[in-house]
Amino acid sequence: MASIRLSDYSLVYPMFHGSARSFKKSLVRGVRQSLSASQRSDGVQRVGGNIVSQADTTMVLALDSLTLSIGSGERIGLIGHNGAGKSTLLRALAGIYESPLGTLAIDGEIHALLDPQSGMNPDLTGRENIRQYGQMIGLDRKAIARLEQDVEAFAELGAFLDLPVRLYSSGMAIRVGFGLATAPRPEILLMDEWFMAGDHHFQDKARERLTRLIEHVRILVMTSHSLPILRSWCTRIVWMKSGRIHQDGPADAIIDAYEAEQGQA
Ligand SMILES: Nc1ncnc2c1ncn2[C@@H]1O[C@H](COP(=O)(O)OP(=O)(O)OP(=O)(O)O)[C@@H](O)[C@H]1O
Repeated sequence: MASIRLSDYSLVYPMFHGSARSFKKSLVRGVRQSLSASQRSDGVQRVGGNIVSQADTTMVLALDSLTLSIGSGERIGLIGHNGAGKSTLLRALAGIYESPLGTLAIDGEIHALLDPQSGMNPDLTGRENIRQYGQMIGLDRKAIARLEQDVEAFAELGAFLDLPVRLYSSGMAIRVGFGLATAPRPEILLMDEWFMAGDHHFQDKARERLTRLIEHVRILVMTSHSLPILRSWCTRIVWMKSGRIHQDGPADAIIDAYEAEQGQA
């Protein structure tokens, strides 16, 4: 069974100046001490939003004491205003960022769709990139040939597929990157909202491909500013504010509350 568990998990963006290292140690020591108090005994204080300071050093507390449990069958949408911590949480789950503050336990094979062009070698052709990717994820020759056909049909680049990726427009590179990234069938899928990039025709194809992929995964965690997409794809919404979980519950109820708050603003 796939699962994700976060307990009292926090993440600060490091700034290597001043006393940042000892500041981080203070946060580790005092992670269970509430930062909502105006000032802690070690001098760590919240300046405003998710910005915290100690003496002359200021840092961003991007994730602040998150406790969250996600099980098989759940499709989670992360919502919140810019800077709420959605992308940081996805990157922490993907293992890109690590933090000593609190615990993060993941059971199941993870695949992250974060950047459509990550892992693409611009000096290789699109086709060479596809083959290289197939080898990297351990496919045999037949499976690599199937992957090549699949991505070629999806990307619709014609003769460009045999030219170096550095000659592609950004939309063309996204098509190949997207086709590749959505080929594996992981247990846990993490998805940032870049998948809406590209032209209109591509968006429809991309959504269709993603819908098929999502049907295969046990857990989905995604971010999007598109509430209709979150309503149709997610079973549960985690609404974040300044690095914290503000509300967590069934998709329609939380999105209704979010929309109501936006209407008031
Ligand atoms: N590389 C970084 N270095 C320092 N601070 C960062 C970095 N990346 C993000 N932050 C800060 O961390 C906080 C959370 O950012 P994050 O990108 O996770 O938010 P988000 O909810 O995904 O926002 P958006 O909807 O705009 O993408 C913000 O205050 C942001 O300024």
